[in-house]
Amino acid sequence: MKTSGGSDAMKRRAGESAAEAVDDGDVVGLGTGSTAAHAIRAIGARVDAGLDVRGVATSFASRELAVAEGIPLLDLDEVTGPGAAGIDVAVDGADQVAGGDLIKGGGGAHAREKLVDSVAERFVVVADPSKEAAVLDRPVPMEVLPSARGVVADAVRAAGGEATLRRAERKDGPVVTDNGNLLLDCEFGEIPEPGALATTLAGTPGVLEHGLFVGLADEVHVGTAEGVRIREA
Ligand SMILES: O=C[C@H](O)[C@H](O)[C@H](O)COP(=O)(O)O
Repeated sequence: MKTSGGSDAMKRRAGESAAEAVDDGDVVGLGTGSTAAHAIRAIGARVDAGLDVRGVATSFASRELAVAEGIPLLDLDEVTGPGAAGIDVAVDGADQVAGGDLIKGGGGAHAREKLVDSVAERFVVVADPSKEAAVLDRPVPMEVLPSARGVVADAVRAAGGEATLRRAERKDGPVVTDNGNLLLDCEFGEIPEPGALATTLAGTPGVLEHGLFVGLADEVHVGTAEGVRIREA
């Protein structure tokens, strides 16, 4: 699994804290990444102790971990649609957090994450202090159809950014997402109005999903050296 900066102990505290937000009977969105993995392990420990939940995975990696942890799983299409149970709470990490806005997709999972996180009744973000910022300024990952790579790179440039194809570390060629698409990491510098940029990126043909999560978070749990800071987003 991909790891990122920040102390693992801080990530674990955030994950364990968010796992406490899960109630008996809940359908739980299971995020992706090293911080969300701690939450999945903590939920797995609660399942071992008798908690009755169903998980909805956001990636191959989160599904694999949930299976190893003994968390029963449902597909997203089993819990969404008319009359379906829905998702009670989603727990997911972030590459950067500014207020209630996030950049996600460092692990390339943001398309499925956005589906799950956006429909959850309550979306709990887990992070360590290295993820916090006053203004979002990290590159924005974009999942694009393979043939749309050049079209989207041109549109990103027109929007004031610079797109870089994400390349694989242990194979020649690009990273291919769980959905069979490519990833562009798009540098925009500071993003003072993420809502406006999100609208522009979402309107670009060939973009499956961008990594700006604007106003979706309900709560942020930040693991620190001393404990956990919890705030409403
Ligand atoms: O695609 C990956 C996700 O958006 C992750 O939640 C994000 O990259 C944060 O991962 P980590 O907790 O490993 O920093």
